[in-house]
Amino acid sequence: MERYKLIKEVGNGTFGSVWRALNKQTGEVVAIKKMKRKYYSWEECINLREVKSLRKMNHANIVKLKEVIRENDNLYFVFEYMECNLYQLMKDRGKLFSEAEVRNWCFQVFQGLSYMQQRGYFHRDLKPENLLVSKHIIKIADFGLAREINSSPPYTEYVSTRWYRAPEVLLQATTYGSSVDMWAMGAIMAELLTLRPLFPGSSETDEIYKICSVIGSPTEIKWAEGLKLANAINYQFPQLRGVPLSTLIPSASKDAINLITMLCSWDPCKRPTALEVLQHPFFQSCYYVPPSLRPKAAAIRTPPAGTRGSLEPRSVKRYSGPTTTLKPPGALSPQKAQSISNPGVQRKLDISQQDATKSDKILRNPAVKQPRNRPSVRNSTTKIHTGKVHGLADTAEKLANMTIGSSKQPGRQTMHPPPMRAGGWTGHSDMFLGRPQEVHPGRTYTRKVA
Ligand SMILES: Nc1ncnc2c1ncn2[C@@H]1O[C@H](COP(=O)(O)OP(=O)(O)OP(=O)(O)O)[C@@H](O)[C@H]1O
Repeated sequence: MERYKLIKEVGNGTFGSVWRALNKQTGEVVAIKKMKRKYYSWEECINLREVKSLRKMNHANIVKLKEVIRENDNLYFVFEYMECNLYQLMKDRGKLFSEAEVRNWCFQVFQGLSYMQQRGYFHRDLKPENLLVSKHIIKIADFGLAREINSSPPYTEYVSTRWYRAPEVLLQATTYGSSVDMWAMGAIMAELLTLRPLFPGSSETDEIYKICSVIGSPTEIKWAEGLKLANAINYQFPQLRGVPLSTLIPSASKDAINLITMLCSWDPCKRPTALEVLQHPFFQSCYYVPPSLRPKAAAIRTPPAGTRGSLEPRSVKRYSGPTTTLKPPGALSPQKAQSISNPGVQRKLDISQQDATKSDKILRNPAVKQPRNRPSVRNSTTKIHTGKVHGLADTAEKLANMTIGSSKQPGRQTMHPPPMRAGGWTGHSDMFLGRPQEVHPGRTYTRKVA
């Protein structure tokens, strides 16, 4: 760790604190996540999901794990540095994002997810805080909960952030899949369009209530399996009709509403895969523009962080405390400390890129023409343990520098819809339900409360 100079803490999550740091040898700015618990052997570290899953990922929209260091029984992950997370962007935003901006971000995230899904992984804890943004590029981070799709259920130790948690997980299904990420993306997309969480449940029960109040309670036809799950835990759905999403997200286009509706389907089988989403009409206008061909005025600007929006409910609180589960505590799989070996010895993990580069295609809307000069990441292999980034990372960087444009408004600045009325969250489900314990705009949202 002496090769790095820690500059500033930029995040503090359940499992670790994240620091902006400088690689003293190369001058590169990186993010270093120091895990909260101790690791007494190297074997313990390499079995971590974050290591196992991230080392296999090499995609422009997945945050790059550069190095893993164990020193004095502390474990550090060295990541590429990203400027901010999506939640920070929303929090500091005074007016709505344009749909083009939302489309741009979501298109990239779905590409990352599609890449993951094709490699047999799903994330399980997608939320705005785990989507990191630098300039026009957005990347999926925090693979602490990532799962292999064909790993054996039951997934008893499941945790994730409540507001983005899929109903099957809320109902304690022990078998679920990458469609939980699709649910989360529906909620995130809606939040990006309104700057308000779509399902801000204050407890797990309230979370289901909020979902029912927005998309309507499930029926035998909509989700027979869900009714069985509810039955199994003696849960009775409230009987609510829901509201048209277009009234909750008045600024959204029909395509956006249609996509969110599909993503937030009760039945996980009815949610599209990431690859299917990329082919949805909402993304029809998305295409890659290599930097050399990019018209300046068409670039979609990532809004600057730092200026607090006058319309933001000041009391909105988003907690980053421990994530929760309905499971009894006994169901949690305890992490066992293993034998102590080589304490104090710094070790690094070779991040092999070979798995990731075998078929490293960027997934895109097939209806869209692909630029001929898109760099290929095939057959490139690198080891990053020295801190030097060779061929593959260069290519990844080139990919990362690509932007996604909207063909609808070439050469024009993006237009912003009128700002939301102050305090006038027209579409909040609580407005319709008026339940006493529910949270209204301007009141405190409790995020991730156990
Ligand atoms: N590569 C990065 N570059 C910049 N900031 C980062 C990076 N990785 C993480 N962060 C910041 O640190 C925060 C926490 O990181 P992360 O989600 O990985 O930690 P965690 O302990 O797993 O958190 P959680 O409670 O969400 O599980 C992120 O929301 C983000 O703001």
